[in-house]
Amino acid sequence: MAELVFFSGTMDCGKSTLALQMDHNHAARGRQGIILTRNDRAGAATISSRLGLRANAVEVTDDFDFHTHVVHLLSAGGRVDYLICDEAQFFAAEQVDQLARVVDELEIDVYTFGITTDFRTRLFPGSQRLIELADRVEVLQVEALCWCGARATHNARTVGGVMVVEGAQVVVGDISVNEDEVGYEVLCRRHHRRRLTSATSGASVLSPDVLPFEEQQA
Ligand SMILES: Nc1ncnc2c1ncn2[C@@H]1O[C@H](COP(=O)(O)OP(=O)(O)O)[C@@H](O)[C@H]1O
Ligand SMILES: Cc1cn([C@H]2C[C@H](O)[C@@H](COP(=O)(O)O)O2)c(=O)[nH]c1=O
Repeated sequence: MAELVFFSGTMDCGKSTLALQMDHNHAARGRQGIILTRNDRAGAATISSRLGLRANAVEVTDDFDFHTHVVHLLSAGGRVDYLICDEAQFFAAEQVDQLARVVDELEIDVYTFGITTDFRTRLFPGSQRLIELADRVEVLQVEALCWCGARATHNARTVGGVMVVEGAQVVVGDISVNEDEVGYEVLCRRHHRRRLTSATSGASVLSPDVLPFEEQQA
């Protein structure tokens, strides 16, 4: 039976990498899929992962209808076995309903990938509807880490390294940015609540370099 699956996690936990791996594995077995995304950092109609993988994708816009898109392809004699949908947090709730119709009425697997909550810890509309409708919600096993070493569970928005809590829900961006740019940092809940980022905590990046070391004798 076809499934609607939501692979979720924080930013930078490997969602786009997994999306591209899943496409590769299904395609390698002769299945035909469509990759779709919305507002990828790398630009329109592209899916990109920080590991360097990248592929062309269908760009989902406000008026895009997933069910109509797939029906048109099938009516034109095309074959569709699965959909890979990245940045699904940006989809409208109605678009997630369309994805459920694709699964139930057209018997096509739909694999979606996205972050659940925004920089204010509120669910994105697309993620909320996916949690409500998905057959399965899978939390990615690769743990993104807070600066303190705990598992990162929340996404913070930063300006110059300082966490901000005002602003539009959608601001496309990355985790490693220049000092004065809007960026993101993944944090554990404790540090998200206290608005403590790596910059404002005074912590160095977690690496062996921060461990005690013996001074070299001259
Ligand atoms: N230089 C690197 N070497 C090994 N793994 C890396 C490197 N850069 C990024 N990664 C891995 O890629 C993950 C981010 O993958 P990506 O698919 O872009 O995440 P997401 O889509 O969830 O934001 C990181 O959590 C890390 O595991
Ligand atoms: C927390 C948060 C994130 N975003 C944006 C920033 C990125 O462009 C994407 C997440 O991409 P990733 O592949 O999971 O790293 O979402 C946003 O617009 N608003 C937010 O609150």
